[in-house]
Amino acid sequence: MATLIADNLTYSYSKKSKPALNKVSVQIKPGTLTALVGPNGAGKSTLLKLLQGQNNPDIGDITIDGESLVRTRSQVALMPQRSSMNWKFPITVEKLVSLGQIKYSKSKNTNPFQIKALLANPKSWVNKCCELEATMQRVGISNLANRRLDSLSGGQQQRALLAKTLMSPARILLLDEPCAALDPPAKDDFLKIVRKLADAGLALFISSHDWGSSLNSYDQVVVLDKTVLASGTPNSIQGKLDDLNISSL
Ligand SMILES: Nc1ncnc2c1ncn2[C@@H]1O[C@H](COP(=O)(O)OP(=O)(O)OP(=O)(O)O)[C@@H](O)[C@H]1O
Repeated sequence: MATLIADNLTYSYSKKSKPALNKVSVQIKPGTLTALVGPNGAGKSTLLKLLQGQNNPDIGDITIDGESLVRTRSQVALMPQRSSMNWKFPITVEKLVSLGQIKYSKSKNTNPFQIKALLANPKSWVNKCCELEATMQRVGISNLANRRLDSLSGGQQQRALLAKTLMSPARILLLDEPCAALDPPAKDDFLKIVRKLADAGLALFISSHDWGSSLNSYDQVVVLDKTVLASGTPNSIQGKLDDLNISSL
């Protein structure tokens, strides 16, 4: 069922710098939505990169169902921040989503001919019948299939990026600030979609700056500031938030 356990992770970007993460432990279970909150520079993106295997912890272990992440990495997908994408790239939504089938372990290993062939015929690589359409339907963007990326609203871009992530076989999804700069209705729509994905058995770990009532949309909350300051259900966390006095969230 794919439960990810990160145990006692410590990580520094260089030998001279202070650890960006210090003794961080988290559990990500199937069928759950977990929020990862913390101030700017708390290490949220760094933790997501470790959990996806892009960077290795200096100390600590990451396992999925007891197996090292090295052997189970295909079960985890990281959706980057929307702001890291070039939304002016001249392709359609369908083509962007279809690119999610390519395994980007390291960009230097990605075969440019594969990408070209896929962009020429997005459906050609889909193994299961209608998977591309089904995935776009799952996040409510079927009607946008032929739209160019630069014509999308922020909420539509975010759903397109989620659909691309869902094209991988991963069962554990790490989403880096998917609700940043979304207006409240778009944020609500997005949270409803991820809830459905969790109800279908996926494990979602979602970083956020949102400290307000939307935390109640999650099953678990992890409060990070280089180390885990608190974790638990939204209700149990609310009581601790005042004590923590993290004003910059
Ligand atoms: N590539 C890098 N090289 C060196 N230091 C880095 C690098 N990326 C992040 N850091 C540092 O690591 C710390 C944690 O950064 P990180 O981006 O993980 O925090 P964050 O919680 O995601 O922040 P934000 O909410 O502002 O996106 C910060 O002090 C940051 O300056």
